[in-house]
Order: sequence, then C-alpha cells, then structure tokens
Amino acid sequence: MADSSLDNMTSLARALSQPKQDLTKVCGVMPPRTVEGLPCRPCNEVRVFVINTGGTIGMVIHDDVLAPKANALVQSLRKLPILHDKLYAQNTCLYDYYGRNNTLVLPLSKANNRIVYTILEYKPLLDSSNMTPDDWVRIGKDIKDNYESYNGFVILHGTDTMAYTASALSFMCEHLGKPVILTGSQVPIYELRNDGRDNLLGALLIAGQFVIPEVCLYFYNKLYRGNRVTKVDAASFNAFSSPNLAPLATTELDITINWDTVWKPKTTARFQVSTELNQNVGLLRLFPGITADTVKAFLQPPMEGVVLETYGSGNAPDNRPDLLAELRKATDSGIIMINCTQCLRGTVSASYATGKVLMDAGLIPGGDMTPEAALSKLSYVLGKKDFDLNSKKTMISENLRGEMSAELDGAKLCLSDSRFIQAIAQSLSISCKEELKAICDAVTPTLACAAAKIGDIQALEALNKMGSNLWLGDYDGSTPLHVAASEGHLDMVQYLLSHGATVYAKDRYGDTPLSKAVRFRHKDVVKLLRKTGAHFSRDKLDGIGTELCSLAASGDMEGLEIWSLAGADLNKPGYDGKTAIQVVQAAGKTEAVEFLTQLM
Ligand SMILES: NC(=O)C[C@H](N)C(=O)O
Repeated sequence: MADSSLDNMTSLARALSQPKQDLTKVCGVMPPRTVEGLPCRPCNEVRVFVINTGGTIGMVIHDDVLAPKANALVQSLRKLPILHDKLYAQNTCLYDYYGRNNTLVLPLSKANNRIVYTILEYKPLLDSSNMTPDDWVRIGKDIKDNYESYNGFVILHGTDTMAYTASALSFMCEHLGKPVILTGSQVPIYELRNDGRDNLLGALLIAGQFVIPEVCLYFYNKLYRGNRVTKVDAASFNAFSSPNLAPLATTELDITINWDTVWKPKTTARFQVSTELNQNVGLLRLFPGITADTVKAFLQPPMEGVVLETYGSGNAPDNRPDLLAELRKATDSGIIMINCTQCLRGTVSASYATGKVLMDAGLIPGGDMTPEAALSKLSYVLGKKDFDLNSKKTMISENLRGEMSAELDGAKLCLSDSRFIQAIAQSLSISCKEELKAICDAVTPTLACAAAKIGDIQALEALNKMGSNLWLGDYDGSTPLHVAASEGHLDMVQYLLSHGATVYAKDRYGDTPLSKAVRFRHKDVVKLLRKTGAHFSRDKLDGIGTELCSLAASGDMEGLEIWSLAGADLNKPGYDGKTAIQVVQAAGKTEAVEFLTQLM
C-alpha cells in the first residue's frame, strides 16, 4: 500500500474513533412527524413477513389425529407475551398503522430492535406431506411481492418436506439479498410443552436483525443453509441435520452468526424469483439386486432429470453391464442424471472403479449435495427453457447457492498470518488463536473501510485474499460499501457488490449504502445500487413529500433528481398537500417545471 494510503488510514482511524451519540435510544420514542394522519413508526422497528403454510406448529387434534387449524395462530400468538407486546402495540398505534388482523410485535430485543411481523395465512393450511412444487411457486411469488416492504421473511412449514421446500426456494430465489427462514415444530404451539414458540421466536429475531442473504432453515437453536438440511428425526425436537455444512448461526446465550459460512450473493442484479419448475424429475435409490427393468421403467419419458442415490462415495455395481447400459442410454437420450450418495455425510468421488463407471455412463457427480437439494436443482435448471442441454449440465455441476462444498483451491493466506496483525498481537501479549481472531475481527472492518474511503481496490483485494470479510461493519455498523457509496467510488462499489457486500446493510443510524449515496449525491452509485435491488423503506418513500417540496422551494433540482433515481415518487404531496412540481410552478420557475416533468 502506498504511503499516502497509510496517511489516509491514520486520519480516518482518528475520525472513526470519535464517540457518537447512541441514536437507537433516541429513536426508541415516537417521532412527532405525521404521515397521512398517522404517527411515523419508531426507527428501531424492523419488519418481518411471515407466511404460514401449515405444519404441526399450527395443528390441533381432531378425530384423534393432528390436522391444521385455520385462523387460529394469530389469535393464539397475541396471547403470548414473548411473541407479542400488547402494550407497545397499543401505545404506538400499531394496529392503526398495519391493520389489526395479522400484525404482531415482539418485545424489545437485546440489540434494541422491535420486530414487527405480519402473518399471511394460506388457505388451506397444509400438512407438508400434501405440498407440491405449486406451493413452492406460491411462496416464491409472495416473497417477491413483499420483498421491498420487509427486512426478512419467515415461512412456517411442516417439517416432513421442509428440506425440499427450502432447497427449491434456495434455487428459485435468484440474487436474494434478504433472509428467508423456514421453520415449524414437532409439537403444536398450542400445547403446554412445545418447540414451536422457540423456533418461531428465533427465526423472527434472526430474520429481522441480520442480513443473511440466504434461504435458511431454523430449528432447535440452529440456523442452517436450507439446501444443506435433511430431516433426520421424526420424534425429537432436534429434527434436522446439516451433515456437510456447519450451521450458519446458533442461538444460545447470544445469537452467534458464523459469517465465514454465510453465502454472499456477489451480484449487481436485482432479486427475482424463477417460477418455472420442471416436474419431470425423480429420485432413484440403488439397492443390491435392483433389476435393469426397474431402472429402464423409471427412466421412460417424460423423465428429464434423475438423482441416482448411490452407495458410499458414489458407487454402483461395475459388474452389471445390463444396468449400466440403461443408465448410458438415458444420458445419451438427454436425461440429466446426478450421482448423489445415500450416506448422510461425505461426498461423491471417483476413487473406486465402481464409482468411475457412473462417470463413464454420463452421470454428473453431485459432490456432497443432499438428494433434496439435487432434486430441486434439477427441477430449477430444467425449467430454464432458454438454455441448451450443455448449459444445463454445466449449471448442475456448478455450485449455485452453496448447495455443495467447493473444492479447496489451495491454502488461503490467513489474515492472522499477516505481520501487521502479529505485531499488534505481540504488543498486546496475545498468543491464543481466539484472541488473535478477535483482533482480526476488530481491525479488518476498519482497514477495509479505510481502503474504501480512498478508493484503494488493491488494498481491499489484499484484505479479501487474506480471508477477511468485506461485508462486515466497523464499530458503527458502517461497511466498506457504506463508505464507498458516501465517497462516490463507483468502481469500488462495483467491486464490493461482486465480492459479497450487501446493499441491505444498515449502520447504527439505520443508514444504508443507498441513503449515503443519496445524501452525498452520487448519481451513478445510486443507479448501480438501485439496479442491485437497493431501496428505501415504504415508510420513508410514503413520507418523502415534504422533503421534496423543500428541495423544490430552494430550487435544488439535483436533490430532486437524485431522489427520483433513488425510487421516490415526485408526485408525493408534502404536509400541506402540494407536490414539488406545484411548488416550482407557484414560484414561476418554468425551466424547473420542465426539468421535473422530464423526471416524472
Ligand atoms: N412436524 C411436522 O410439521 C410434521 C407434519 N406432518 C408436517 O410436515 O406438516
């Protein structure tokens, strides 16, 4: 790094170390402004959209068996103080703002946040054994329709097919930037002892407070990547396992997020949901003595994609030419076949002759994918009508959403190996690994922010290569993307977005990279962030009229333009009912009127 960069870093470090007022406390009270007659919401509120699809969590015993009960969950949650703070709802006119029927609010979280959640209940509620890909599509569409209004999503779902739905949604949700968390329970929430309350509470707290841009599954104090799980126990509260990937988070004394494992989107594209799923797919489990006729029958049209569940590290009999011939015929005819192991843990490899024969028969190795993930990946990829067969096969073998472990590309240089970190450690007399990691975690966000401030992409690249997380915030929650957006470093913003930074990060003042780019008026950065899906909250945009009018009154056309690029509707009226354009018309500024008309 050049000397001038280091100088800049020193002054930045000084600036960053100034104490700041804790606004979360200030913001905990209702601000006096009003929007359409209603008070604005306190700024420590975060919103989660809950979709209740059914499952045991909301079941009751009827005719001696458990079945879903409609229109009962919200009423019952309202009576549970850990899942609904009645007093807060009344004091802050929550129902007037969001409607009485389906909105609830959690008590204040440890981090001082209020999670306001709105429940959409499906009709009919389903035992998840009754669910089909049409239900996955419906969930996907509802996430898409509500994406900009909420910080995160929780899907209440039966446990039996939850791993399938989680896997399918992980592929369908393209360029996802917010958490989508499936959860449910083994015992109905209405019973005295149940796991539903804890599971729902944990899922809500994570979905509302952490930008984990993944489809996840939360169960029994653990957050898993959705396409890595499988149901392993029909009777225990600990019903799921993620055999080949450690949990993304654990909720014990604290909520601990394993940020190194969290999947980063690395994209500048907007979130979308792919709803074309191909249902001509299937799972075929090998067993000793399986006949070639059985295999042949299974592979008949209209079959287009098959997950072959094989033995051990992806093995099948290599002394069965009849069977292998059927597999070869199928792959030759354009059926895509994935080789997945029947084992719970481990990966497919070509270390045995009995494994190599399947490669030779045209099967694609499925690595350590679960059969649930492999099946839904096939359904998703085969649904891509514009892709030819080879592109589809390439997609299948790629790691699209962290569903399989990437092969290690050589040992990574670790930040704790860096001389700089070691020098700090030595002067602090630190020797143990945990302490060294704590230093790295404390120092690297600040270094990354300093590099972002001066637009030093090389420095960021060096930090990235050393394994530091470029999406983490400093002590103020300010991420390198916030800094680059404030400074207007477009290349840097582009670099960060393609290396896992999230546009939804909030600093402790609630500012996002987009609000920084608007404040410092960097048009190109605003455009790029918007293209990547960044947006202001509906509340902010609904109440923007007065700010627009005051920009209009002071003739600040650049300010109005930047707000328009950031998604504001220039027709929103201010507190007195006038719009920005009416303000400039009244002042007789014809040029300004023309300028604004073009923007609208
Ligand atoms: N625990 C559960 O939710 C099981 C239930 N049969 C379901 O999957 O809907």
